[in-house]
Amino acid sequence: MWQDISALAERHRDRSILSLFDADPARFDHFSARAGGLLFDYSKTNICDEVRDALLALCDAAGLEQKREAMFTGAKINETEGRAVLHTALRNLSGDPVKVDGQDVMPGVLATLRRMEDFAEAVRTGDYHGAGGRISDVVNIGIGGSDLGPAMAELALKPYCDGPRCHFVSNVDGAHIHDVLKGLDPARTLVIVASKTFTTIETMTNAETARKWMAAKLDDPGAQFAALSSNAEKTAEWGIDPSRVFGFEDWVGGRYSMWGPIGLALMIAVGATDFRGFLAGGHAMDKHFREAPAAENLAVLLALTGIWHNQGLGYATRAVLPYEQRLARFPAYLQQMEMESNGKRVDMEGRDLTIDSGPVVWGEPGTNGQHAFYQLIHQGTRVVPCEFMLGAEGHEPDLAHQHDLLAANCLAQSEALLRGRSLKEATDIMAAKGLEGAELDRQARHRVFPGNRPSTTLLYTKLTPYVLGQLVALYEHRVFVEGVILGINSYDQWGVELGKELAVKLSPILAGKEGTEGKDGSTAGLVTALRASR
Ligand SMILES: O=P(O)(O)OC[C@H]1O[C@](O)(CO)[C@@H](O)[C@@H]1O
Repeated sequence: MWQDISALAERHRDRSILSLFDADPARFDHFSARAGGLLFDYSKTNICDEVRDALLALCDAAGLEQKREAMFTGAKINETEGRAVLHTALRNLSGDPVKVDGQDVMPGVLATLRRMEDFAEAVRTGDYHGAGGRISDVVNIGIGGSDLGPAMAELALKPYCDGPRCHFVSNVDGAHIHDVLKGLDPARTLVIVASKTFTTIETMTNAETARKWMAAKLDDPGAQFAALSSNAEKTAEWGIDPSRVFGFEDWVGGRYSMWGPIGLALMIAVGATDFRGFLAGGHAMDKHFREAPAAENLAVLLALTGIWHNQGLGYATRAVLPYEQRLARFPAYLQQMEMESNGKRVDMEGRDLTIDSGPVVWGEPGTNGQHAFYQLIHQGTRVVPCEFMLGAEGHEPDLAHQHDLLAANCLAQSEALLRGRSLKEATDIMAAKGLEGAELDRQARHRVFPGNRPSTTLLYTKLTPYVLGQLVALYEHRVFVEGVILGINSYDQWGVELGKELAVKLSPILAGKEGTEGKDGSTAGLVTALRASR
């Protein structure tokens, strides 16, 4: 199968995408798909019928349909941890049974959702309050999946945020928590400690700092703490009242957890109704992913486009470029979701992969990126497939003209990548400015755009809670499909462990309590230099 993809990639690598439009005037219709108000356009890639068929054959060969059902029905597809992968149950608003080990998990999921809603509404109305009155600020302390999702979504849904202000602290760098707590009133602050394991050193260190900050002013600082975790034993040890502990099961992976208790800060910010809207969008995308035929399935097509560009054509990165300032944290959120999931080197059986695993994912919102790294995207020697995202309308009707300009920029960028500018066109432009001879040629060559660079565009109506839910779930399923085709486990993350273990061992060495024996020359040298400059 992979040989077919390689052979096609060899054959089609340099063919003109524009010529594909010439050959098929309805190419846009043939190479785009719609679902629930979303439109995914992949016509500006060099995928043709033959390539698409070969990519779809990869899905069949990998047993995508069976594996998808296995995920949705609670099979333990995270084989290295012996866990089911059921974040979809957290947004299963139908309440239809979902079984793990023969037990329906839905009653528990829905009961926790209702508890979260009661608490969030109590915080918002003031029924639950701090020592100094109504809660004005919520500080979510967490990292990775216990931070990126709610932080990304709280920014994305700013127009819907009408509860207390929310802040997110993740970095163990004391500057982060210091800068967030500075200016907050401990008597009116709720601290949410978000950690699936409740052992993550960054989070527990920051939580301790927050507790001291509160204890300096309040008699009962614990009363203004809540915990989101799978580890009830540890939350109890830490002294958080069970009424403010919101638990979830081990079948919710950290980077897929914002749909449940990890979303509490978001729920407090936007309210229970909008949070349910977010869940409904995710649930609708689940239904689409589960039911739509592969050739019309947005998640499958998004994944296949990624596979074609990364494993087929060998483009090592992909840029995610939302033309929506409020999606500023979406690329960072996707970095964890995609790279922690599909950045693996062995298959399910532990054998070395014979193809590359997931790409480097990066990006920034347009139009800002245009004034930063787009130079490389247009004229650099490496091809970067670009994934544009654009809403049909913004939330500021009186600034609609700015939204039109934003949209024009987005479409212009994908057009420029496709079309490019030939040497002849560049020469004509420079000649019109009066240049001649060798200088004309030299100046023109700097103004050539190779073009024929692939991009996709995902259009949505407006960034509502529902649409955000659709988008996040779409990307989750894309990661699933890519992982299945690559034959890897997308739901473990062993690659983060070694650095954590070494950091624990380095702490006493840095503190001067232990020596640097056994350390490599560079690490020992850096420790010595750090100690000397303190
Ligand atoms: O929620 P926890 O257990 O604190 O973990 C935080 C993050 O750390 C990781 O385990 C990686 O270090 C992520 O997968 C996870 O989202």
